[in-house]
Amino acid sequence: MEDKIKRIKELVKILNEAGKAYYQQDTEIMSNFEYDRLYDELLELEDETGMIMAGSPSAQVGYESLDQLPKERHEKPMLSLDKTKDVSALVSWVGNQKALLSWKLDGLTIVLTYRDGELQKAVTRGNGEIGEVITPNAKVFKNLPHSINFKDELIIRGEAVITYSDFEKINAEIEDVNAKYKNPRNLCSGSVRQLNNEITAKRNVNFFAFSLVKADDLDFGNSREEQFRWLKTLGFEVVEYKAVTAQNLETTVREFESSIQYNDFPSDGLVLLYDDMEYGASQGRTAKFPKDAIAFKWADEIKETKLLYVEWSPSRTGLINPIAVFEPVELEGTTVSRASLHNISIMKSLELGAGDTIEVYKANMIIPQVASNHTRSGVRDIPETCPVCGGATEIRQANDVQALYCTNPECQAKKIKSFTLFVSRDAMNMEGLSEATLEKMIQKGFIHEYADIFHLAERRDEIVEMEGFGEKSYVNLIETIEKSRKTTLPKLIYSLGIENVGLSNAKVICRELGFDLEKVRKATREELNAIAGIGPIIADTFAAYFEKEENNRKLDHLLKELEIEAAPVVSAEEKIFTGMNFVITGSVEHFANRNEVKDIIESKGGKVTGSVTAKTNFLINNDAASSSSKNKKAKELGVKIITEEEFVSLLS
Ligand SMILES: NC(=O)c1ccc[n+]([C@@H]2O[C@H](COP(=O)([O-])OP(=O)(O)OC[C@H]3O[C@@H](n4cnc5c(N)ncnc54)[C@H](O)[C@@H]3O)[C@@H](O)[C@H]2O)c1
Ligand SMILES: [Zn+2]
Repeated sequence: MEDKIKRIKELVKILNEAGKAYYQQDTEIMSNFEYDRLYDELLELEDETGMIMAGSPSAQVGYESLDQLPKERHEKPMLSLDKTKDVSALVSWVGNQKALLSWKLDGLTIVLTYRDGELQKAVTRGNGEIGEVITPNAKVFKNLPHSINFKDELIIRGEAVITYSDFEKINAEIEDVNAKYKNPRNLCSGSVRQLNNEITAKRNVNFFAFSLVKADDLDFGNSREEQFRWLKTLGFEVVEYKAVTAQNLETTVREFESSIQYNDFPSDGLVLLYDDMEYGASQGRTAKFPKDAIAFKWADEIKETKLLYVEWSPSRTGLINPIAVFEPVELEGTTVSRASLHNISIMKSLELGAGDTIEVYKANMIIPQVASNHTRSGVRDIPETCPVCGGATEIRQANDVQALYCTNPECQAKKIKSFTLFVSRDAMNMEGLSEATLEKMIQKGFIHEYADIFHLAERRDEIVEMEGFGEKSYVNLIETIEKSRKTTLPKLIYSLGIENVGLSNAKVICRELGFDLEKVRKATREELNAIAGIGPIIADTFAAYFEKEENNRKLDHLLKELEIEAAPVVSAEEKIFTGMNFVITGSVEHFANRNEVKDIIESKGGKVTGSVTAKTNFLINNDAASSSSKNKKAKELGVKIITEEEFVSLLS
């Protein structure tokens, strides 16, 4: 008995710490799987001993929230849901009733109040008694009606959620190292509970109604489904549901189950709700659960495997993510060999070391996770240097969570944008190297500097094994890379990503310095500043770039990979367009595109601008008859309109 009481106290402490991180800080210090397992252990012990500690998570819903946002008490407490993993328990629960089976959406629960047809108030669930007022944030949800065609008071509950695809995009872009999110639920909670709704607006939050709490004097024929239908007519999105009875309940559960992988909205199970409102109300409630609904949790498939090693994967924010790499296992129909461990605190709570026997599962049937560790050999070998750049790492602690960071501001993983520019169309033009692919390759340590991209063929075996890659995309990739070795000096200079130096500035500088790379990289601020169109700011960033030895070293490496096309030699007497201004509009036929025409004009001393002004000498347009605004303007100003053909004859 004493042991049991000791264990209860222990569990309450551990679970409350996890709950605090989960509900207050939008983070997790243990997996949901582990949390649910410990929670079930606590329930059993409480049952056996008849003892429930004050503050036991079995007696409270959610957790008190942080104090920045204004608070408000809910009119009706927002309870949790009783849960089962057993379909036959659902079948007996439903009895001879009709019920509605819907996704249990995994986001943040919100209560909305409309008065006079306007959204008055939005409050989060909080601890179930008191929530946070987030009205300005709800107003920027993607799919929420601000005004509705119903003037009396309307109160509804629903879930705010962010899709998996938006989660991945948004999380990758979050620069603040402490603000990374583990899953769509954390991101959604963090997004909805912002003090500044500009951030919420960028996060693509959706709202799905799942309960009508108040709309007096309306008769829904005692049916929840009728309520859902009515909410849709007001412009709300209602959670996807299906009407069921005991007969088709199991097959419907399986239908939901098999469509889960196509569902971009995160859900952590299903909810079954009696359609008959009076019957539902007659069932009453416990302190924690209403009895008119029950949640169904997926009985996660769980497999034992061996942890081979922990891979440390630096990201653009500096955070180095630990990833468990284990012997491959089949989970929910796919082969899985990797799972994010998220941070050092989670690794420590699992006492995870290479060689351990671990249990893995897919959270919400989607995201692979480590559930538990049988052998607990302990966390070792946290890298002291960043696997991408070799810079020093550092463990930082925020909100009780420890995570590893690369401290080197020049870390390539942080410079993903510069690699993206390098491969872009106007630069090295390597189609097929998306930002996501580049990021993966940088994380794997294939790419440290630009020149490494030309050596990816040496990584063939590893690349064809990469997620989303195969032999065919590998071959295509190498082909584009080979093609891109042939380039021009301005493109090369542009691709270096020197601040303020776009392709046209790069061209101007190269031309002025005779397409001589040595002159270009040694140009002084004065020389650069003297070039028409190059101001002191560009001159400064340009010169500063080439003053850095590191940059020159990397450029030299890169030059070994490239074949730079000979500079177009244009003598002074060939600069026939000096002082002339051209505008090009419409499509061209003799040339690949308008840029090619532009290059020719510029190489002969002319300028190309975007709009027709009094200073324009020629408007090149194959369709002089059209009533385009440029044609009109040219006619007004007496600017000569010439066809491509006429332009070509000008050249000779
Ligand atoms: N990892 C951790 O450290 C940690 C800590 C605390 C809690 N948790 C997780 O949280 C769970 C408990 O969460 P809870 O008590 O906040 O909620 P719950 O799991 O009891 O879910 C009930 C809530 O789901 C919402 N919901 C979503 N879709 C719905 C629908 N279609 N119909 C009706 N309701 C719908 C409602 O707000 C409802 O109140 C645990 O099982 C655990 O997995 C994890
Ligand atoms: Zn680094």
